Amino acid sequence: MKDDQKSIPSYGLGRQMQVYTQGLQGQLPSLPVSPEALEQQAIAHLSQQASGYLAGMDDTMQANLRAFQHWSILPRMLRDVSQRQLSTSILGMKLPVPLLLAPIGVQSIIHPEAEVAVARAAHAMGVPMILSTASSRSIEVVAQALGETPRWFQLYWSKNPELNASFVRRAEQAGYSAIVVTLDTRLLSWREQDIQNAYLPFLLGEGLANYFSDPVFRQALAQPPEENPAAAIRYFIDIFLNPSLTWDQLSFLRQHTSLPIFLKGILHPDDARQTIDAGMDGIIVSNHGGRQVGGSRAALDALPAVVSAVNAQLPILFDSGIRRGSDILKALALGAQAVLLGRPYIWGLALDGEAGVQQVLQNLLADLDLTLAVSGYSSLSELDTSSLVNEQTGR
Ligand SMILES: Cc1cc2nc3c(=O)[nH]c(=O)nc-3n(C[C@H](O)[C@H](O)[C@H](O)COP(=O)(O)O)c2cc1C
Ligand SMILES: CCCCCCC(=O)C(=O)O
Repeated sequence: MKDDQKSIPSYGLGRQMQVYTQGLQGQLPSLPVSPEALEQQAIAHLSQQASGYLAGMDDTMQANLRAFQHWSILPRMLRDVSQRQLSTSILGMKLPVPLLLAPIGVQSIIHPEAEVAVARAAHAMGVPMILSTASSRSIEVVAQALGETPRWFQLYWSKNPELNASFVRRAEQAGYSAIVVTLDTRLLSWREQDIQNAYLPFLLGEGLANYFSDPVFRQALAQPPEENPAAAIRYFIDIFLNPSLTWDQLSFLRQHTSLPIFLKGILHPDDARQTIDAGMDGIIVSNHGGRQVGGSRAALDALPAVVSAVNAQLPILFDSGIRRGSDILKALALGAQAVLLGRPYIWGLALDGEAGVQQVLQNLLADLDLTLAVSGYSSLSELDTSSLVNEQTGR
């Protein structure tokens, strides 16, 4: 057996046989396997405020999920799929699977171990994690929990340029290997459930670990956050949103980091072209899981035009609606190099902390591996639009 084959973990058969064998002892998976049942159980488990915060605009979230039904996989037969290759490479960074954990802020409202539990699960599964600026544990603490697992840092570009530079510097020092700038959240949108619950976790000091631990942020305060948290939260509220941010300011970030920079939240092909013109390194096609622009185009429906506009000049990643292995296969076939998993890992976190996240990842990767195999593919590189049929056009 060749060396690179030895290192391929058998995600699919391994997990499948583990579950069936445990079944012989009368043991069932501790979490629901279907994402729909997992979501339902997690929502029932969480407080009204936390489950409201996880929500988005119903119509846009539904559109994200429905968009996957516009495409069907056209399986191929009698190909040797006994060895599968799930690894990929983005800008020379080797990813063991075409999946990263999406940046999701304020995880302390979901589980007391928050991002540390997620990082440990990511480490156990070898799945890279993208840490949010609005995390409940700091850049450094999460890096430690991740060990050698690849990590990227997601930047919310505040009104304080020195703070932005400091976040990026800290991320570099803690071994994060890319910066993701999220563009679609320069203001928080009208989030009906949060408004109904009159709930914004940041006002309670949740999700501010990176701010409170930052030397530039602390220097701007008369007293440290530990002594006067209310004043620190007020300063955060003053600076965290930046609706005046424009394309020309991206050069500031380029001057402050040598790490690759991905722009997250691109849906329009002209914005994709502008990403190239701005000298950025990659794109994440996303509508923020239907949490920002109500009535936005479904992210998957936006993907083909972005892929065509970019014309292979930059890597393209995708999120918003990834729930099953077949969703990942479809996004990759449409031109994404990797996908980000969002809410499903948070549902696992809500129900069983680190073990819950790990189980969600085990199931999803097994599903991906087996879906790839039964569709007739042994490697992600074999996927392209000919793997799919568009059910609206029949092509
Ligand atoms: C509760 C919650 C918090 C989020 N926080 C962030 C964040 O801090 N930064 C960011 O770039 N995206 C954030 N996102 C968006 C995710 O990165 C991702 O785009 C989205 O979850 C994908 O949609 P899906 O979960 O429906 O698949 C958040 C999403 C949720 C549900
Ligand atoms: C510092 C900006 C906070 C944005 C909120 C986190 C997020 O992306 C989301 O709730 O969605």
